[in-house]
Amino acid sequence: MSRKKTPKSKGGSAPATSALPAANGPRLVRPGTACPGSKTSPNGLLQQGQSPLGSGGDFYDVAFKVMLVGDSGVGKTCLLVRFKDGAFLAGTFISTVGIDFRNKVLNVDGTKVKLQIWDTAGQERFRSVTHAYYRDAHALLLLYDVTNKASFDSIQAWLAEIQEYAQHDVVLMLLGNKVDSAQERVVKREDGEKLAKVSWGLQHGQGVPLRLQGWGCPHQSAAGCLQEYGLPFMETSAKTGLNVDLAFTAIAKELKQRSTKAPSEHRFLLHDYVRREGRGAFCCRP
Ligand SMILES: Nc1nc2c(ncn2[C@@H]2O[C@H](COP(=O)(O)OP(=O)(O)OP(=O)(O)O)[C@@H](O)[C@H]2O)c(=O)[nH]1
Ligand SMILES: [Mg+2]
Repeated sequence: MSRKKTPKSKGGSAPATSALPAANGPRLVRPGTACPGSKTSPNGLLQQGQSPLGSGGDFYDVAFKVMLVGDSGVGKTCLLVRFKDGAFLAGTFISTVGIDFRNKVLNVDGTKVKLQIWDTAGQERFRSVTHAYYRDAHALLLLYDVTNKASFDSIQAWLAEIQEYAQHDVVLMLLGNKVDSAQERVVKREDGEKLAKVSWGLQHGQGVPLRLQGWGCPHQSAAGCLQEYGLPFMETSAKTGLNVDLAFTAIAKELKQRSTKAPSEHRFLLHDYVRREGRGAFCCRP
C-alpha cells in the first residue's frame, strides 16, 4: 500500500505513477490484451487513456495493486474492461500477451482508493512472467469460467502457485465468471462455494499446506479462521456486469480498512459484504 497524490495515470504495460512497487524480474512485455470490448488499437493492443478514471478523479489517498489470475479464456481481461470502461463487446478472443495494467480510483467512504489492476496472461507459457508480479500484489482475483470445467479444476493449482509466490497476507477472492451463459454452464454455483470453503482447509494445513493467512478472514479464533468462512466467493459476468463492480469494491474496502486499521466496531467484513451485496446469476439486474 502506498499513499500519494499524483497526477492521473493511465493503463499501460508498466506502472505509470510508480506509487506502487513495480515487480522485478522479467520486464514485461507489450500490453497485448484485447478482450472483445476493450478499446484496442489496430494492432490489437490496448490504447492508453481511453477512458476517464472512475469516481474519485485524478488523485488518490491510498493505492493498491490487484492482480487478475486464472486460466486463459476465463474472462480476466473482459472483467477488467467491464470494471474500467463498463463495456463488453462480443468478438474474437484475443489472448493477453504477458501482462497489462489499468488504473481506477474508487471513492471508498470518502477515501480515494486507487486500484492498479494487473491483467495477467492465463497461458502457461507466460507463467514465469506472472510469477514475478505476485509478490507486489495486495489482492488477487482468482477466476474460473463456469462454462469450462478444466478452468475450475485448475483452481487448486492456482492456489498452490499463489501460496508459493504471493505475499502471506494477500487478499484473495474466488470468482466464477460467465454466469450469463446459463445454457453452457457446467460448474454449479454450489461447487464454487464448496471449493471456496475447501480452500479454507488448505489454508489451515489440511491437504496442501497453504501459508496464506490473510484471505479476508473476518473472524479469527484461536484455531484460526472460523470454518464457515472460506475464500470470499462470487459469480460474475463480464458480459452483463453482474457483481463486477462489487468484486473490485469489496477488495478496495478490505484493503483500505487494512491500511487505516479502523477500530474493531467499524471493521469492514469482506465475507459478509460479499454475501450481502452479491447478486445471483438470475437476479434482477447486473
Ligand atoms: N458469455 C461470456 N463470455 C465472456 C465473459 N467474459 C469473457 N468472455 C469471453 O471469453 C473469452 C475470453 O475472454 P478474455 O477476457 O479475453 O479471457 P482472459 O482470461 O483474459 O484470457 P487470457 O488473456 O488468455 O488469459 C472472450 O471471447 C470473451 O468474449 C462473460 O462474462 N460472459
Ligand atoms: Mg486476457
